[in-house]
Amino acid sequence: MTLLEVRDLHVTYAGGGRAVRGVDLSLEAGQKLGIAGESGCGKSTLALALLRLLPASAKVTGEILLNGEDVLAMKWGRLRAVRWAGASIVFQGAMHSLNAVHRIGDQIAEPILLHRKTTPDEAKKKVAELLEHVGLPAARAAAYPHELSGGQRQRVMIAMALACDPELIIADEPTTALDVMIQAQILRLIEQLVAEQDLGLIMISHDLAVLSDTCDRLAVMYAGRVVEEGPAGEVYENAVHPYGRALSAAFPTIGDPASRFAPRGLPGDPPDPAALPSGCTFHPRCPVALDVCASEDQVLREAGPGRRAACVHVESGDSPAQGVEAGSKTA
Ligand SMILES: Nc1ncnc2c1ncn2[C@@H]1O[C@H](COP(=O)(O)OP(=O)(O)OP(=O)(O)O)[C@@H](O)[C@H]1O
Repeated sequence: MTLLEVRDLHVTYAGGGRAVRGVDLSLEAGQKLGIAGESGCGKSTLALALLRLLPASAKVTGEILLNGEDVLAMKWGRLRAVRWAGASIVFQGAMHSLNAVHRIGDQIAEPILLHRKTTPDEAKKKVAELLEHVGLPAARAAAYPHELSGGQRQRVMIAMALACDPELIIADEPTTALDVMIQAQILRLIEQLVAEQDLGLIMISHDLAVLSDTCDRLAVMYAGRVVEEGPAGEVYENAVHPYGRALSAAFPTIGDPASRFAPRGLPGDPPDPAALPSGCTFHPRCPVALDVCASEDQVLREAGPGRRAACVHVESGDSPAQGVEAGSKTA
């Protein structure tokens, strides 16, 4: 069953920044989709748009169907019910997302009291269960956010996200602010909870290695668009879009010491969404760009079974991969 279907989603900020440009995504119940891309590619804007959490300065068009119901067309009351109970978000940087002056137990209880017909005592019991579920002692409910470590705070965020039994969790860089050991623990926790409860997961990260380890499918975003998508392992190991190749080369394979010597980095930055380059927006940074790339936009097209990519080379049968690895520029 299709849990989430996003069709032709556009988000434009006041001032003309086209942060999301025609994104189509589909997620089956229980499926895990990773969204990768450098900072500024529109990942967070996309995540926030899914639950209509963007500021009023953002104009959103398209369709976001959650269990067949269009989130963009929902009345306020229905939207409130869908947030937390239908889908919930784990944000990056738990310290900023938690309220410093309230005990964490009260913060986890808040959505439960708001969305479930429940008494304060029942909510308290649920909070204790949730804390234990994410690996924290129930007694930590009395703690304030500053009394917890970064990893513990992120566990609290995950407990909150699970509080109303959603079908979909959207995790936006859930481990970015944490050290490597704790990152791995939090990722394992998310994987375990998602598997146990058969939840859909959209995980956002700039780190393709982390996403390929956790997710079934990967979508690579550049300048507000998905430029490549397919089965997670295949996109990570053998991306066909030059941007996907560069991203996967930039991060070592988890647990593979040899991969530390893989080529790193990509010169330049993603473009300003208010001043996008002509043609394929990646062409100014692309090591295998052709003349035509400066004038001709590329759309996603079939790039093998279950795979799509938006690159002129996909159609011509060239392998962008070789150019990226060699750092060569074909004109
Ligand atoms: N409230 C806003 N008003 C105007 N522009 C914004 C706003 N929020 C984000 N943007 C712009 O939209 C573009 C996409 O930002 P977004 O945060 O979605 O990217 P991202 O890929 O999630 O990056 P990061 O990983 O740094 O969060 C950026 O150029 C950003 O400056």
